[in-house]
Amino acid sequence: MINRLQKKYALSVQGAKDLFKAIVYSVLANISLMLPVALLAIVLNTMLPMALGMEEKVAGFAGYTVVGIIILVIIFVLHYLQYTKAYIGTYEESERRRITLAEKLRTLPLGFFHERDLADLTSTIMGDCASFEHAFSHTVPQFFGALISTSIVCLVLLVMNWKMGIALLWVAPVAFAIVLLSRKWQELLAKKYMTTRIDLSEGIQECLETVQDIKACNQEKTYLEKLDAKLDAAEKAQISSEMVSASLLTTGQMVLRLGLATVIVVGSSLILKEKIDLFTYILYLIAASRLYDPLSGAMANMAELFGVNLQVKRLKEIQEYPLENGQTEYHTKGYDVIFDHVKFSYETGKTVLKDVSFTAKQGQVTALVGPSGGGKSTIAKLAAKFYDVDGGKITLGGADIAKIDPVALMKDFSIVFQDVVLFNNTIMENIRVGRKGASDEDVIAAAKAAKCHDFIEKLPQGYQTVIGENGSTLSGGECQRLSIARALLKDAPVILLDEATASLDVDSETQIQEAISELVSGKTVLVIAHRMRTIEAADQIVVLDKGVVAEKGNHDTLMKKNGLYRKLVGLQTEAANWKLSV
Ligand SMILES: Nc1ncnc2c1ncn2[C@@H]1O[C@H](COP(=O)(O)OP(=O)(O)OP(=O)(O)O)[C@@H](O)[C@H]1O
Repeated sequence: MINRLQKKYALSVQGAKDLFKAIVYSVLANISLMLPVALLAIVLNTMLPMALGMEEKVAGFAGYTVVGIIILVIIFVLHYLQYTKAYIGTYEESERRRITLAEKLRTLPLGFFHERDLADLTSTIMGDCASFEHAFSHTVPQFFGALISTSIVCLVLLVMNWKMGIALLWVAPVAFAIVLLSRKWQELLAKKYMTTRIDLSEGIQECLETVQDIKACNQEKTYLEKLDAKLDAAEKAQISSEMVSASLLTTGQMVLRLGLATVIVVGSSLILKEKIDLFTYILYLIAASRLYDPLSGAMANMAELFGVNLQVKRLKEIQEYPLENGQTEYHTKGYDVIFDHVKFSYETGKTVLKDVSFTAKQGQVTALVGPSGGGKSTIAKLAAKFYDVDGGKITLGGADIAKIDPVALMKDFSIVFQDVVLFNNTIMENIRVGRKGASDEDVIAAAKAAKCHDFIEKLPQGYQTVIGENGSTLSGGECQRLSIARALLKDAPVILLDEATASLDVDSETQIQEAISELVSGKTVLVIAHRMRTIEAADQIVVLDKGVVAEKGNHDTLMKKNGLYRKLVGLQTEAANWKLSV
């Protein structure tokens, strides 16, 4: 049972155990609510002869009072236990779920993030987890509790008197059938609502991220109109989903109430025929007044339960996504990076690298050049195993990186990407990301080597300045220098520089290149640069065009070849002499 709950709702073992206990306590708490009914029936049965003048005095009221108090205590204790298991258990499970989800996301391959968009993921992590909290504390235990306890009570009532039992209970399957048969419809509407909600989150996120460009292009009105349309679509989808659920629920609940009428009609006829006594009749009347409430509640919970199934499916997609794993311990002979007939595509059918082979030797600088979209950045990402190759292999010091754990592999790579990522933290901590546990002195030394020390010193809090989300308070060049400082601090044997000096002015670029020259000595360096002059001195230049290696060699040999490289150099020289004519 615990195993089934765990699988059905993607719970931890402890979470499934807590849910099971919450359901059991919910069943007991619901059954305990029938105890006052039974007591009331017994008391009425005792009082009726007195009321009808058949007996003068009835004894035992003190005893009934004591039993009543005991019943109240039982009800209180069972409800307390149900409450603590359902609520505390749920919130503890929620904490575990969020931690495991974060852990999983940390270890997922980049391919996963490529398949899912950010708004969708945020919605799963924040929205779905919050919905689970509500569902597992307010709905799931109560639903199963009501269903099981009512079934037990129904069985007892049917055994006691099947005619009265059917008069009381025929409404339950009809009412539930109304809600259950429309399940697919409700799920469809819930899914539509979720899709429009994700679309809306994407729109808001995009709007916030691109607000600068939207304003610059004078597109606020058009953009807000589009956002309004998304808002309307989400609102409409929510209203129709709620309307359908509410109407079906109300119909079901109305059908349930018909049961009281049939109990009265059937009961009266059976009494007249003297087939049942007054006590049985009263008992079923009281049962009718008590029994339909938990059933009504269970029906109201069903819509949320359908939604939970949908969210569990989304959560499982993350939890069950296959992890990249491999050896955490591996041995290399030096640090040559070899691409051996590598094929790769981000999306099936759209090949980005067709057949790429080259060797980036340790102690040498290998530059990747070529027209935009040729696959240069992709090569850098594959070298660091951000994605798995589709064909061929990549080796580091002779070891096939496909067999190495990506996290372990990362210790051998220092990377400076085109898109710098900085955290909303102090400059000191942003650089320290390069090497956890590095001393402040080491951080400052790296910052000096990356020519950031001077601008950092001028900031009001120096190295303790918090730089805002993704370094929003710094210039592009300053951000890039911080990321170079980070790479310098890491000091790994393989260095990937993807447009590392793209945001720098010529003066800073020259200074940084001096720093990089120090960093790279004795290491395997793979550099991507659009400015040809920055890679002229590279030991090897690999020219990429449309996913294949078009040419290989150093600057002089490639210039003599009169091929694509020479053409690119020529184009850049022309561009450098280009002037704005007015
Ligand atoms: N995450 C991604 N998902 C899908 N396609 C991608 C992704 N990243 C890159 N591509 C595609 O792969 C191809 C190669 O891109 P890549 O960034 O490697 O080229 P590049 O040579 O570095 O280009 P540039 O010089 O403009 O930076 C391009 O067609 C690009 O559209």
